[in-house]
Amino acid sequence: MSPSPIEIRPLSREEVRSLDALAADEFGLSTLVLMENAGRGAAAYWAETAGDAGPPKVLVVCGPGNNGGDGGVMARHLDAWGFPVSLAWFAPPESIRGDARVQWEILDRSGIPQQARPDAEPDPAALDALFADADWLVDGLLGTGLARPVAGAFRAVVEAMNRSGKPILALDVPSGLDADSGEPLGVAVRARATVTFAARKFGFDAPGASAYTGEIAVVDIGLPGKLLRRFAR
Ligand SMILES: NC(=O)C1=CN([C@@H]2O[C@H](COP(=O)(O)OP(=O)(O)OC[C@H]3O[C@@H](n4cnc5c(N)ncnc54)[C@H](O)[C@@H]3O)[C@@H](O)[C@H]2O)[C@@H](O)CC1
Ligand SMILES: [K+]
Repeated sequence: MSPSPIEIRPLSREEVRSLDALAADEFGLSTLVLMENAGRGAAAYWAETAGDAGPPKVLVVCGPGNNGGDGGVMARHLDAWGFPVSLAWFAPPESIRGDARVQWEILDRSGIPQQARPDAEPDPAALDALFADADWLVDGLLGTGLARPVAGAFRAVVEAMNRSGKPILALDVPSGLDADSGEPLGVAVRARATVTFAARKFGFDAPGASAYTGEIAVVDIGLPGKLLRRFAR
């Protein structure tokens, strides 16, 4: 019997970001623990649904924040489970900080292939070649930290991911999708599926959002029942 956590209603971007902060400040839960639960949950969901025709090659696309960190955790678990996985961090190495930096270091010491692609104006053909070599893409570029329309390098990356024709698993929120309105901010990843952490986001139920989210799975990141009950349906 697999236990199911207390059902939380869909949350706003601010509510879900406050959940993470409360878990740390009020309950003393390390954000690294939450990140580990998120990334491992995403890996387990994907491994159960991914193609069974031999282990597909996975490229995890990471941004500089905790969404990227989730991608790093997922990559480590997929590697340990025998999947060929590599990562591309679309940020200057020095901008990868905090929990995401921790994941970068662990991956580096684990010999998992990863590269930093800090180009402010990435060459579209180079992005096409990078994505053509993978069977699946994981979108760990932007999550609830999205705070402005996607432009510049991130826009080029999102557009290249979408035109690659590869199935995409989005982590938490498809990059570029506003978690409250369910509308793309400039441009957004069109995912085959979205693994979202702790709770669905308001915007996922907006008309048209499913073109970006694809199938939605909620992953329990280990928040205490007392905190979950404040947001129960
Ligand atoms: N905080 C926590 O305890 C947890 C957070 N989690 C993950 O953390 C994510 C939120 O992480 P962050 O707050 O670090 O932010 P993100 O990782 O979503 O975004 C990274 C950074 O991108 C920048 N940014 C915002 N809009 C941009 C744009 N349009 N173009 C370029 N850069 C832009 C911001 O500086 C932001 O900090 C969640 O979506 C989830 O995936 C999970 O690990 C669960 C636990
Ligand atoms: K994402």
